[in-house]
Formats: sequence, C-alpha cells, structure tokens
Amino acid sequence: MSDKTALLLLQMGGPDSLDAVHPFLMNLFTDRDIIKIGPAFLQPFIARRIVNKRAPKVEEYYRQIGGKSPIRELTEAQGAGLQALLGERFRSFVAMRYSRPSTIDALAAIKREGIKRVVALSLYPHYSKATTGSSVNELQRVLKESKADFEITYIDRFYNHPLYIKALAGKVIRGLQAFPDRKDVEIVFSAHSLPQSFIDEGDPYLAHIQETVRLVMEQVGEASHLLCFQSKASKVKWLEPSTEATLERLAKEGKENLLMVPLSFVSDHIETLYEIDIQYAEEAKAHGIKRFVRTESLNSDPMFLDCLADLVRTTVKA
Ligand SMILES: C=CC1=C(C)c2cc3[nH]c(cc4nc(cc5[nH]c(cc1n2)c(C)c5CCC(=O)O)C(CCC(=O)O)=C4C)c(C)c3C=C
Ligand SMILES: [Fe+2]
Ligand SMILES: [Fe+2]
Repeated sequence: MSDKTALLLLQMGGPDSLDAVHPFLMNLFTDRDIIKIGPAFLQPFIARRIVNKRAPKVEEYYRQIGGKSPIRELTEAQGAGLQALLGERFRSFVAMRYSRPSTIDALAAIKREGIKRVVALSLYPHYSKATTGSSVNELQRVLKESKADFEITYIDRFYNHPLYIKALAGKVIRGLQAFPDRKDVEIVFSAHSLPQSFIDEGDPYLAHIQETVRLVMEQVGEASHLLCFQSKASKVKWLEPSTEATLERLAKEGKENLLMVPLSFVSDHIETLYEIDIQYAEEAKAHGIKRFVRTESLNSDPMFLDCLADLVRTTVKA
C-alpha cells in the first residue's frame, strides 16, 4: 500500500478528435444529471436522434479550433502543476465525465499504484448538479460497483476562494490594459448558461456566479460591467440574458469596446476558443463593436494553481 494521496481532478472532458465528437455528445445527452429528456428508458433513443442532428455542426466548431478539444492536455497540465506544488506525497489523476480518461480509468490507475487516500477536486468553481453533481454521482457509482475501499474527500466549489478571485481579477485588469481608456470599456462576464429549472429547484450555480462577479469587481475597481449567459443547448428556458443578445444590445447602445470574461471554466475549450473567439467576435464586429478582447483563461496560471493547492492542503488537514 502507498502512503501517497491521489488528487483526482474532475472535469467535463471533450472530444480528442473529430471522430470522438459523436460519442462525446452521446455520453453527455444520455446523462440524466445534466439533461433529462423523456422517461429514462427512452433517453438513449432520443439522445441518438439529437446527437445525429447536432454532431455535424459541433464537429465543424471543433474543426475550426484544431480538430479537438484541448481540455485533456490543459487539465493534465493543471494536475502536474498542482502535484509539483504539493510535493512527493501527492499524485495527480484526471477523471473526465464524458471522455477519456473516464472515472473508471482514473480509479483503476489509482488502485494500480496502491493508493488509498483520494482528494476529489472538481474543477468547476461554481457548484451545479449538472456539472460537479454529475461527476460526483459518477464517481460514487463507480466506487460502489468496484467495491473499492478508498478514503475520499471532496472539494466541490471554490467560487469565492481569495486566490481564485485574485487570479481572475488579475486577468480582467490585464485585459483592460488592451484598451486606451478603461472608462470606455464594458466588461462582459459570460457564464455558461443552465436551464432555469435547475435554479428553481435550488441549484446554487447562479448565486455562486453572481458572488464571483461581485468579488472580482471589488478588486478590479470602478468599471462598467454586466453578466450574461452563453451556450444554451436545448429548447427549454435557460438563464438570461444570453451573451448573443447582450452583444447586440451593447452595440445598439453605442458601446465600441468590450472585454469578454468567460466564467464557469478554468481552462480553454470550445466555449472560449470557438464560441467567444470566433462566433461572438464575428457577430460583435458585424454589430459595429470596434474592439473585442477576451481575458486569458486560467489554465496553469501560478496563482490559480496556488488556489488549488490551498484547497487541497486545507481539506487534507481537516
Ligand atoms: C445539455 C445540457 C447542458 C447543460 C445543462 C450544460 C451545462 C454546463 N456545461 C458546462 C461546461 C462545459 N460544457 C461544454 C460543452 C457542452 N455542453 C453541452 C450541454 C450542456 N451543458 C454540450 C452539448 C456541449 C458540447 C458542445 C456543444 O454541443 O455545444 C464544455 C466543453 C467541452 C470541450 O470542448 O472541451 C464545457 C467545459 C458548464 C460549466 C455548465 C453549467 C453550469
Ligand atoms: Fe456544457
Ligand atoms: Fe456548452
């Protein structure tokens, strides 16, 4: 048995090739924690219909950002950075909810190394049943089926951690420097949207997002800003206003300089590299926005890695 502690990073995952888009979407649309479509026994059939229709469009988005999602490499780099900060007693592993390495892959690797103690660290800063909730449910299912006796502790949110806020505020302050005068800039916080029904049923996601924005702006100081929501993925009511409608409204109001701040993600992926950098940038330009800048994603930012290390140290000590 090893006396090391496994750091298990939980993330959504993404396709690692264009051929992997269809299976990735099938995994996502058959997960009833993120989306319930009809009765459980019918969901795989309905999901297949939805995915067959959606996949060609989504494949084209991934083609435009290099033919794959970079989320695996970026998450593994975060794990390596975290392991380096925490030292020899820790080993990092990644469990992707809808792609490889899966939760089964990750737990098998931890078991092979004889490690018993696991810190499961969700990389979604804001808790939602759809994201962290789904990853934790999957982890608990796999643990139950494998009858493994790991000693697990969970870190399931960090939307208000001082180092997370400081790292994000640093990106915003740096982003503002791309403009001649910050007084003329609108800071557009763009969070991943979520069906309104989750919030109505008590999901804390929206409150967490709003608190992150408040804390970041405390550090950025006086500046015009707003919050909107991107990436609606079904026909029901999702959080509003949408990022697309907001960009159009801002342009109509005569705003010319926008600083986009993606929330909800701690690394680059399709929503930053395609949706903001390509799709929204083109739309904003067509509406008359002159300067459209996006803040850098946290990825392996040293202050963000310090935040993760602090979360782990505090949990392991407790
Ligand atoms: C089907 C419903 C979906 C909900 C609810 C949802 C919430 C949600 N998602 C993220 C983070 C990410 N989503 C990503 C991709 C993605 N998400 C959905 C669907 C829902 N998301 C789909 C169908 C897809 C695939 C792309 C597409 O078809 O548009 C990713 C990116 C993965 C990658 O490319 O690397 C992330 C990350 C959050 C934070 C969230 C709600 C809180
Ligand atoms: Fe999503
Ligand atoms: Fe999405």
